[in-house]
Amino acid sequence: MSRRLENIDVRPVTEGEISDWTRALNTGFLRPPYVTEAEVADRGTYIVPSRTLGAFDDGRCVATFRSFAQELTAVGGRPVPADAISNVTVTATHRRRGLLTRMMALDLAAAKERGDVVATLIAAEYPIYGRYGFGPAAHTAEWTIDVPRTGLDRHRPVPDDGGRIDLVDGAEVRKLGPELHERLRRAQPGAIDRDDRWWQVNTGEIRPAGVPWTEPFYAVHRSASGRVEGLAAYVCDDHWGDDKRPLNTATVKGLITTSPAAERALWHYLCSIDWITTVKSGRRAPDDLLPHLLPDPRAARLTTYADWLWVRILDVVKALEARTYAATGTLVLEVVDESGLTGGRYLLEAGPDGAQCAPTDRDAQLALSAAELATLWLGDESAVRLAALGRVREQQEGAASVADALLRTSRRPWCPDMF
Ligand SMILES: CC(=O)SCCNC(=O)CCNC(=O)[C@H](O)C(C)(C)COP(=O)(O)OP(=O)(O)OC[C@H]1O[C@@H](n2cnc3c(N)ncnc32)[C@H](O)[C@@H]1OP(=O)(O)O
Repeated sequence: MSRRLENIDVRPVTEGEISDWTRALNTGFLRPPYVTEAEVADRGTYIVPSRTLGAFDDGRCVATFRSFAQELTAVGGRPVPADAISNVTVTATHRRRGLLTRMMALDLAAAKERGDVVATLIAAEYPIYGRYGFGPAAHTAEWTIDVPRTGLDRHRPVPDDGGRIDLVDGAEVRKLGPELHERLRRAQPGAIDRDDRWWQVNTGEIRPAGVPWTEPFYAVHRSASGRVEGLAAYVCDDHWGDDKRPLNTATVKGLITTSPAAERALWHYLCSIDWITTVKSGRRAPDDLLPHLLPDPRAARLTTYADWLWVRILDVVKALEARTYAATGTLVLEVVDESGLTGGRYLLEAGPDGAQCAPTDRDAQLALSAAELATLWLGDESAVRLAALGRVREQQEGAASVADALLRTSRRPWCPDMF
């Protein structure tokens, strides 16, 4: 603790340091502070050393930070290149001395230089990332369903529109899942791409050290025409009441669909399995259809509602030009960005087919930080609400309402994935 901050080296790791970096990562996340050879070998297959930062005190790694290339779907369906940030830790002995701040500055500068439009992350704790220009841009919700209360007819587990549901194995999921997910994420603002490794890890083909694995059931939904439109992965426990009553819980690990019919069919299927009296939904969109797919929506109790995907705008022009808008109109924004990455005054000329955005010297209508712009960018938050909170400032009366008419969306953004 006595070493001065400037004596601590913050830099990309070398291949030979991945083991020490992984030990520091496990330490920071309060996992057993050792590393196996298998873990190092596995990590070496996907991390990019030049984007894997460490802080080294006397040669020992005491902080970790990693980023990788990602695509994030903007409103309207265009994917934008994102700098996805993960594995952020500072060892307890070295906290609150600016190490995260140094790693973040290095990474965001490199991302800006590369031309990434935004940076993204899932925040462990709310207060950490706002100071770096990130804003919560998409939320998550989880429900617990009391199956007997749903009012569903449990004798009818299959769709009655000609569609069907089949159980398949992990190998089949690796074949049909990626194409289904591509269709979903290109239509879902806030969704991100999944690489081959995602499918391998999430079907048990690759089992990262220290992450327990239970083989899930996989239910695939096909429409009447035979097209794959939905996929649910779920695990079940084995819990019985003293009176010989089954009280089992099905926990959904992931459920993706490309049609409301598939969504309805998969939830009804999950609520129709014998012995299952509770279904835990896993992470859903904050405005998921789920509660209303049940005859008695109160059978689905909201158990989690929280911020999920945080976004940092790195290029205001490209970010605003990447999306479409609910209406046609113009708006002059004064974006304050203390880091110097993308601040300035911009004229947005927006419409349902896209937009043009450019620096301007016109009078600003709405002044806000880069973090607040990120919070508005995926369409989830209301500028009127942020103005009431004092987080955006109207320079012209009514500007927040104009911003809402342009930026807000009818369905909320959703990022189904953790990274
Ligand atoms: C995307 C992800 O990986 S999320 C995972 C994040 N990691 C964790 O939560 C693991 C446990 N926590 C940690 O490892 C560390 O506490 C970190 C990484 C969150 C912060 O690292 P530090 O090096 O301590 O941060 P740093 O010293 O740069 O802090 C900068 C400022 O943020 C504040 N800050 C940092 N972490 C927190 C926090 N968890 N809560 C509130 N404020 C925080 C500091 O107080 C400081 O404020 P100041 O400038 O007003 O003094």
